[in-house]
Amino acid sequence: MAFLLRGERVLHWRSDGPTDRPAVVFANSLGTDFRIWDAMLPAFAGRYRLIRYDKAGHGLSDTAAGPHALEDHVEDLLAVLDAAEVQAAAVVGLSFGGLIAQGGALWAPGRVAALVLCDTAARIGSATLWEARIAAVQTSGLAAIADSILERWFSAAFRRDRAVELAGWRNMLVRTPADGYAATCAAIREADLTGAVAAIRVPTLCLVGDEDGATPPDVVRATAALIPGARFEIIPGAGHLPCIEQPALLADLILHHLGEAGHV
Ligand SMILES: O=C(O)CC1=CCC(=O)O1
Repeated sequence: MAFLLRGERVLHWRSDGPTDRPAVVFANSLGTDFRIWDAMLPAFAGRYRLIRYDKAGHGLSDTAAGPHALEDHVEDLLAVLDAAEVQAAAVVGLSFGGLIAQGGALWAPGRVAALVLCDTAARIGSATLWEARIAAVQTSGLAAIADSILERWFSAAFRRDRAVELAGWRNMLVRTPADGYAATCAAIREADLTGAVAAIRVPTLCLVGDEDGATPPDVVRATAALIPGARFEIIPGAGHLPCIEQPALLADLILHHLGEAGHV
């Protein structure tokens, strides 16, 4: 566990695995902290240095005092790499974390060796959707909308059969500070890389759970089609968070991609 300072803001990050191995950094989605990657770590053991962090307004990281746009989140990602003394890493980004990953590849290409874009797109949702989400969180709090979010996060089978885990991940979600959550919704509302991603030049793998209710397969496929050479895969038996529902499958696909990308 480590902390770094961005102005007056604390960012929480962590490095696991040998520091002399190629680095992989994980960027998180809205309403989650870096524990969502826990179940995948054993598959990488000994082969990679794994760097995770809680983005602004989530987990143990502070919320920014003012607006915190996608560009600011990319700067935070680069600050984590600086703190870890890593020049270039493969970036695995989930949902909004996938937008951070795309931004990193576009705006700091020398720092991104390969991309894995999970359950994400060049544009996620619409301004209307994010305005409604911000209003709901500010008026009623996260608990009031948590169940509808969990329906998009997890497959029907997970919600039916894994009630205790579902309750645990719900705790993570509702304990996210409302102001951090709303600020991230505002960043997503403003982020649109649709016209930019054709300039991505690193090996890219796009993945999506077959039951993703937030960025369904067709949405992710459309973004993959915009990125030169990107591969697209559907993960069976997963919603929006395949790192929780299908960690072994997801890890296999990522390891294969990193091998093909020469990030070994
Ligand atoms: O909360 C959701 O609906 C899922 C989601 C959208 C963007 C993100 O990061 O998570």
